[in-house]
Amino acid sequence: MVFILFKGALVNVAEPAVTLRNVRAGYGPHEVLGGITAEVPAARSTAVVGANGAGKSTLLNVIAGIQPISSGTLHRTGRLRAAYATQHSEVSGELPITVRATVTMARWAHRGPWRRLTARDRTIVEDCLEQLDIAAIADQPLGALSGGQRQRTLVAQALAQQSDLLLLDEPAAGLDLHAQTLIDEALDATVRGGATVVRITHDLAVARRAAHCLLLRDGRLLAEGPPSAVLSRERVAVGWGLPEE
Ligand SMILES: Nc1ncnc2c1ncn2[C@@H]1O[C@H](COP(=O)(O)OP(=O)(O)OP(=O)(O)O)[C@@H](O)[C@H]1O
Repeated sequence: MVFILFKGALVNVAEPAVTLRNVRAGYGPHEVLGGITAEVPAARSTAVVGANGAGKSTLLNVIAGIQPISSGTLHRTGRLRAAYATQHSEVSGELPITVRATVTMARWAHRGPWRRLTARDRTIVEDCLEQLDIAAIADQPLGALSGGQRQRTLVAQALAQQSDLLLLDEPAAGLDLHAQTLIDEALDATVRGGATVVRITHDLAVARRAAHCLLLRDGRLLAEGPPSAVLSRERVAVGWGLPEE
């Protein structure tokens, strides 16, 4: 057993943060995940990759506990509710809420709606605004932001939850280099702090920097392990249905 200290509690990082055994899930009669067996290592970064429609978001939703499974087992070792950053296109830009209020919502999950936020809560919110370089637009409503600014706000919200499991659905898609770098650095710092990060990405260069990689195809796990092995030329060809050379 190998323990690290995460926010005052010992975490056994030799045990996976998430273990899926033969997990099936879908939407009504449409089965999307056809029996996934996989592990997410604790206190590491995991990249989830695969072609459009492979089932990546469905898998992330299953891990988040948002999507019910129809059979199989899902085991999580963490003690905190997972933090989840969805794609900004999933969030209405019409919501009459500012950037700071959006990030602050993450702290209400800790306090409950009837309790006051503490000075520490406010410090965490301001730190996350700074980390994603959105402090200058903190008082603007979400609807006034560009897609990339809204995406950074959602990542800042997930970071502010300070969970031991951070799930992100294409957090850097469509972002400029500056924003991508900010997100990469923030996620690296989160892993160094002892949290587990699971990130869907279509950017194989990003996936190659992760510690662990899950490659999906048609709702099944094609490969799992270090990105150098999972993202071999042959597997990429199979995963994305590319012609073999
Ligand atoms: N809410 C839903 N209701 C019904 N079917 C859905 C729903 N969400 C996803 N699906 C279907 O599940 C399958 C997998 O979708 P999912 O979004 O998990 O794939 P993905 O790998 O994340 O794709 P992408 O790279 O395009 O985001 C697709 O066939 C999709 O049409």
